Amino acid sequence: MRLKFTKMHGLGNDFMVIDGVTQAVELSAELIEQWADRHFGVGFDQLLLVEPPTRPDRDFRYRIFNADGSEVENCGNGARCFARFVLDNQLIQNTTIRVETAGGDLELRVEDNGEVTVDMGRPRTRPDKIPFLADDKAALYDINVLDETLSISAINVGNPHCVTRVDDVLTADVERLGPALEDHERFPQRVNAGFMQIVDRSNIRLRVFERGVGETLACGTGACAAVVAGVLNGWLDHTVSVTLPGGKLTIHWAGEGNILMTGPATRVYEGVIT
Ligand SMILES: N[C@@H](CCC[C@H](N)C(=O)O)C(=O)O
Repeated sequence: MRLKFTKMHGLGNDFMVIDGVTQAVELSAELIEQWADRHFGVGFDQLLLVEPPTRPDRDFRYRIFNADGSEVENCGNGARCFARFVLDNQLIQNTTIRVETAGGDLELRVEDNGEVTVDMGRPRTRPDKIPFLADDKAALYDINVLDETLSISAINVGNPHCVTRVDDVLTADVERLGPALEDHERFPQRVNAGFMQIVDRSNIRLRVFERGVGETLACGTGACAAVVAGVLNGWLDHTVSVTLPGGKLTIHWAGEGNILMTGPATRVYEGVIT
């Protein structure tokens, strides 16, 4: 096998991007885990696979695999890199790109300054849609984790997220609470765990312990989920600057309808796996 790929990142959340439109690609969870290894492989948080669409109203199908080899429904930073990838590789000429993902349809727009805006669709908050085990829908749920009770919000933005408000994101116990939340019994498909510090009504700081990866330098869907949680709880305005360890994203959500995310997408190098 000889496979061309591009290494990219969105605020340090890094990706191996593979063109499955012009190349035949055969993947397995074992192979992805091996390539994701930062010492013995290429090293990445997610592998992104560009495929032809399965429906006529879409330009591409966008598939996402975590570093542990699991296929997931959505990846916000990946979506921005995906848009730059298909444009730079001339797989499309339009700067507005319509993609299908396992988590729903997305619309991506490459801006004149090179940043990418992604219409991430509507958030879902009904427990069965997250999925999260609870009798009724609520903006905050009490949940027992490692002998303490945390107050969390549960949101699906194509993929499942739980968001915990903390006083100081730098001292938040992400290493201990992250894995316990990721595999919590009330999240039957596991979950991405975000820790959000509210600076003021339009600025937050966020760290995310990602399902299937661990803590990453940035998580686009995590930023969207945190802003939705903040708006639903009355803590945030509708346009919010989210500071992650790897940099900043702008998220807009009007309290209903679709979420918009804007941020950079960076190409690092081209490689070939043989
Ligand atoms: N890094 C991503 C999210 C990737 C998928 C996630 N780990 C999951 O399992 O759902 C982002 O930028 O959104």
